[in-house]
Amino acid sequence: MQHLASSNTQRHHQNVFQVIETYYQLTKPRIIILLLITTAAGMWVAASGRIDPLLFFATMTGGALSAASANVINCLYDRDIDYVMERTRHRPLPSGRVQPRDALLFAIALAACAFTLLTVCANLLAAMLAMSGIVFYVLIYTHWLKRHSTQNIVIGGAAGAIPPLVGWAAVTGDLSWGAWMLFVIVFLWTPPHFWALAIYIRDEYAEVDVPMLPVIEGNEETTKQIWLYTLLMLPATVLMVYPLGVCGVVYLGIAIGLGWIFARKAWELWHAPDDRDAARSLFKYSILYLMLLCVGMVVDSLPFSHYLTQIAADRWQTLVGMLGIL
Ligand code: HEM
Ligand SMILES: CC(C)=CCC/C(C)=C/CC/C(C)=C/COP(=O)(O)OP(=O)(O)O
Repeated sequence: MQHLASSNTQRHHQNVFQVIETYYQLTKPRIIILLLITTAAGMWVAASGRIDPLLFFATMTGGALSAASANVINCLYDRDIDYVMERTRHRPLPSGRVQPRDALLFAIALAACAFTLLTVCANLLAAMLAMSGIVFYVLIYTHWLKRHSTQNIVIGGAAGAIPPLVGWAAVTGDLSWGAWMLFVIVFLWTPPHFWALAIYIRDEYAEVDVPMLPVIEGNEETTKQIWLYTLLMLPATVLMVYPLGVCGVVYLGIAIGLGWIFARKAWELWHAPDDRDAARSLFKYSILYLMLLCVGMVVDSLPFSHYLTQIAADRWQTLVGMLGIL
């Protein structure tokens, strides 16, 4: 009898773990990681490298809960097309591992916890921005644009550019130029990021009648627009340094180095629009690029980087002075 009881207990624990894992997967956790990295970049740049640990932890947790809520509602809304596409059919809702009603209750609970945590530990602006990200992603992107416009991910992509605003607002209580520069960088990064993937899985979106740009306009037009957005995004990553002075020489070096590789990949894809390997390479690199760019911002916000920037600025002033004399 004792053996039977212990094996029942073991089975119960396994079931509990499986349920937790299933609801964890429902939140699309790997996407949330990069959303949080952009949130952290907003916090470190806004705080010039000096962040209260409790505020940092609370903002990261609130950001994760709000993005999780948004992703769960997105999966709830898209379960019909997710059931058809090979890439998404094994997700918790289309596979039947989670019921729609339970997913909705889970999303509401996540959003309520996020709002409460951000309001209490950060401020109301950060909490309202997080909620606006959920509303924009669910209503503007998932419900309205995704199934009706080839510009769905451009306009809807604004939702994904809100997390750095949440981080900045949590630290300063407002949204200055630096916050909006981060928003613009992620906003302009999104089309190259996603359209490279959309080229790679174009047939899946065609099968479910989602009008992604490669499905409607073809790969040539899509890769041209990827190149154009890349040409807009790369200067924006440098503008954060001058004249706003938001980031310094460490960030500038990283931005130019990483940007060169991004530009080369986007250029190669534009000249080989049907090369699925080139499309997949740009998609994968776009994630690494944004991750490392944000790490560069954090490193640049540290006191040591301020010291290097000051030396570089002094040398620059001396050089300008000498040229003025000549
Ligand atoms: C409307 C805008 C966006 C669209 C349509 C989009 C679309 C996608 C899709 C379809 C995938 C593949 C996911 C999968 O197959 O499970 C993906 C992967 C990913 N996206 Fe985006 N994305 C967008 C914006 C963003 C933003 C703003 C971020 C973060 C700042 C981001 C970070 C990621 C990451 C990290 C992955 C890789 C996840 C993995 O490895 O499973 N995406 N994206
Ligand atoms: C502040 C805040 C909460 C902001 C929300 C940020 C957020 C959750 C952005 C998600 C962007 C994204 C990965 C969209 C893909 O949706 P999709 O439906 O095209 O992807 P799928 O087909 O893989 O489901």
